[in-house]
Amino acid sequence: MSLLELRELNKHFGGLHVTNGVNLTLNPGEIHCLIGPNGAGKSTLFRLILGEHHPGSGDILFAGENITTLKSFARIHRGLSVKFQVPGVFKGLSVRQNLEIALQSRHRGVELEAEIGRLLDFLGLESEQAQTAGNLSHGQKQWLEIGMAISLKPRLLLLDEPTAGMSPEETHMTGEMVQRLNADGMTVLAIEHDMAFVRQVAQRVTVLHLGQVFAQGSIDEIVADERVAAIYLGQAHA
Ligand SMILES: Nc1ncnc2c1ncn2[C@@H]1O[C@H](COP(=O)(O)OP(=O)(O)OP(=O)(O)O)[C@@H](O)[C@H]1O
Repeated sequence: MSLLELRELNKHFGGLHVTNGVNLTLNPGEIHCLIGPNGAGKSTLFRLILGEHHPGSGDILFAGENITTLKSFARIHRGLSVKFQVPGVFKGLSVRQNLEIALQSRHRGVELEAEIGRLLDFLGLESEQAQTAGNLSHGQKQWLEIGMAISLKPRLLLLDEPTAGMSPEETHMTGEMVQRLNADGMTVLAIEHDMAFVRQVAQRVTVLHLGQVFAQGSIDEIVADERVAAIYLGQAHA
């Protein structure tokens, strides 16, 4: 069974048809990248999956259950998690306190401490744990937010441009984090413009264009597709 299935999903804002009959299936355990030109409707698709927007028509299935009308919190409860583009960390609080906030709905006491330790280690932020989040580097802020997004061990992690503004080294380290999460069983759907990252992690790639699935395949198939090059890859950070 697929973990996520979008069926004929449509969303329009007034006269603007932003999501136009999208069909997309994610297999459990895959890393799937969503690419496409600016304004193609990628972030809108994430907001539909999370339940921040509701589709005009179409269905969203998660682990076989139709979640189209569920509120966001109910989707999160079922194992969905999203890291949006703009870092949403609490800048005035320490790294440790940020992780504590993300974890405290499910963990207390010794268990909470152990989970914070596990995340600090995973993120490579142990020596920054007392640091105010606002003082972290851009890359570290993104990692802290990934840590918050994975704190409750979601089954599906959605990442909206996780490497935006990162150096090539930071981008590569982010790719390694995603691969480690995936090795532990997490399914990942990532919106990315950075083709080095896509090449590093993606098992399958979907190209979105004008709110529609324009192409799908392995990274090599997508790069070799002249139609994709014409609408997008010329502009991407290849
Ligand atoms: N709440 C909204 N109200 C009206 N229009 C919107 C809204 N959200 C998005 N749009 C429009 O929908 C289109 C798709 O936007 P979206 O952010 O989903 O694209 P994107 O593929 O994520 O682009 P980018 O790569 O630049 O992040 C854009 O034209 C945008 O202006």
